[in-house]
Formats: sequence, C-alpha cells, structure tokens
Amino acid sequence: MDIVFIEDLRIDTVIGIYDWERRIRQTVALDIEMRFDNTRPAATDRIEDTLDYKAVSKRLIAFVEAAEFQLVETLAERCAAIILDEFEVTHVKLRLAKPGAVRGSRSVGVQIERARS
Ligand SMILES: Nc1nc2c(c(=O)[nH]1)N=C([C@H](O)[C@@H](O)CO)CN2
Repeated sequence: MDIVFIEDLRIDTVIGIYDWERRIRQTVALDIEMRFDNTRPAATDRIEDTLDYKAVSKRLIAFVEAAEFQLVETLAERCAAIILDEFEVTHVKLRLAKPGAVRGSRSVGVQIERARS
C-alpha cells in the first residue's frame, strides 16, 4: 500500500508537566506516514482524489496550536485520532518530537501506529 507523508511539521503549543512549561509555548515536530491508495489520483491527476497533505497539515496545525496537553503521548494520540476520524486513512504512523526538551539530546518524543477500528 502507498503512503502519503508529512515530514517535520513544526507547531508551537503548550506542552509539558512542569509549571514553567505551562507558561510558555514550545515547538513540537510531527513526522506522519498515512496509508492511502495513490493509484487513483495518479490516474486522474485531480487533487480531489488525493489524500491532501496540505489539508491534513492545516487541520493538525489548528488543533496543536490550541492544545494544552501535559504529555507528548496524549498529543500524539489525539493527532492520530483526528487523521483516522476525519480523513480517508486506515492506518497512520506518527512520530511526535519535542526538540531540545532534554539537555544533551537533540530531541525526545514518541512514535505510535494506529489503525481505524
Ligand atoms: N514519556 C514522557 N516523558 C516525559 C514527558 C512526556 O511528555 N512523556 N514530558 C516531560 C517534560 O514535560 C519534559 O519534556 C520537560 O523537559 C518529561 N518526561
């Protein structure tokens, strides 16, 4: 099966467990792989037949910018649920990174894979 992907989608949000983190906005970075059959849009050359990665990105930007979760796990789970519930995607792999959150590391975060039930 084919994939439509979004790489390094950077969004500012309130995220974290510490008091100081509740008062600032931090950047999270999303890498997303969405299972989608690309043969139809490839044949028709019509955006209406695609899984529109711009539409998915805009929806996630709006959601994440307004979110105020404590854990990256929760934010990742909610983003995956939006993709499965609102777009023609049956399987998604999503990596959510919090760059610079741990001194000495470039990034930390989670990776999940979810399928539509
Ligand atoms: N598994 C997780 N561990 C930690 C998280 C998290 O969301 N998931 N968050 C923090 C703090 O908010 C940290 O990012 C601040 O530097 C610590 N561990």
